[in-house]
Amino acid sequence: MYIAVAYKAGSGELFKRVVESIWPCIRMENYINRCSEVLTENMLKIARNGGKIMVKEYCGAFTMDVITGTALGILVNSQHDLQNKFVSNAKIIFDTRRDRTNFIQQLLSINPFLNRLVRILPNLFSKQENPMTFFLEAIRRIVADRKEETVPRKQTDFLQLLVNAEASEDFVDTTAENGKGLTYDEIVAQIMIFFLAGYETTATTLQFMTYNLAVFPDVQQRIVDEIQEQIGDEVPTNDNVSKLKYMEQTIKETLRLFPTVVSVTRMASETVTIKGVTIPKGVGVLIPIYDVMRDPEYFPDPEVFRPERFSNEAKDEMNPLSFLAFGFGPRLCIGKRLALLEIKIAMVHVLRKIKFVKTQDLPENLPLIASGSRLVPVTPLMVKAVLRHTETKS
Ligand code: HEM
Repeated sequence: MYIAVAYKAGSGELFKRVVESIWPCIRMENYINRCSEVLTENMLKIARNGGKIMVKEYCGAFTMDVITGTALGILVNSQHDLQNKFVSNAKIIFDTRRDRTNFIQQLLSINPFLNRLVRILPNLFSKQENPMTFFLEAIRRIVADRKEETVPRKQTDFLQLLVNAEASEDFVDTTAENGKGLTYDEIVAQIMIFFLAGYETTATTLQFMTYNLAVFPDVQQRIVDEIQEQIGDEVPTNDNVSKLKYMEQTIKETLRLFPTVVSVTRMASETVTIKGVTIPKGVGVLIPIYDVMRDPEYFPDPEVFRPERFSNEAKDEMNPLSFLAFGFGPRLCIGKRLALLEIKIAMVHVLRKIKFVKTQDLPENLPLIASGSRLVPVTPLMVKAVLRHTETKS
């Protein structure tokens, strides 16, 4: 129900305005830098022993800390405690084995009697506490605590803008039930979808990017050189990371080959005929992002990893509708800028100190599975990390 509400409210102008107004309000980059330093320290502990990093574990804790800190203004500190409840519950939600249980539940739900039984006996299907319940309760507490605050915060975050929107006359959303702002359920739903979407997609992209850097050492070295040439030892910021053109091309090429969201859906708002195919009004359409981005008509030699496809010169030739990793149109991913910023800042910190190295057990043709609309490696990736420079003892 909450997700459905979020979807409905997400289409409103209000939601877009709330999120767009975050960017100038807060200096997220400081916070992302702090999280990136912890990520680097955690990876260094492994690199010092020449070990392998369970990339998703570390990157997941990193993106969880970034999204909870920037959107909700709370310190979850999951990077200091990888068993933290926020991360462990998020992991259960995105566990690919859970999809099979959900599939059985979906099948049973076709029959009205079994459907009622499934709802009454949810624990038959899961031995764990329902992770959605954990998040809903946590979010309700976070919203309640924020509403009780009497001293205004120095910086406005996503949560504060939503809380203000509940009562404020400034935000008029014609899609909201009372026509004046968001209902309490809509606020909870927005937060839920925002931080689950922000956590998983970015962590998985960082995982695929790390894999590509290990498998293509020349690309990794070119990015390291670019960081040195363009920003030297400066602290990464929103401004200076925009000079890292080759890094951006590599992120996009990673997303092209491994889009963490493999498909999106739309409903035809009117009857249209496209290339002889008529789509009647009200019919659902699935856009196969993964297949479009591996179609040789749009990307020659689609299986080849080639970041230069996204260089300025090549971009002019590209069909603007062919790169769909963040979707397209009015519902384009709202976290795109945050995701790109945090990936770049994290990579600057990590690559200054750590080199990712390919080992024999890291396959060149990565086995992938689509879990729902998500793309994940069949097994979580372990990548060897070594120190880029010899450390001197202080
Ligand atoms: C690499 C990281 C990410 C990828 C690949 C990604 C991808 C996507 C895609 C494909 C969509 C559907 C767009 C469409 O239907 O056209 C989407 C929607 C969305 N994303 Fe992301 N996303 C990422 C990061 C984030 C982050 C960091 C956040 C939160 C800050 C976020 C929040 C959302 C939300 C709330 C929506 C729904 C927007 C709407 O329906 O209006 N995403 N994302």
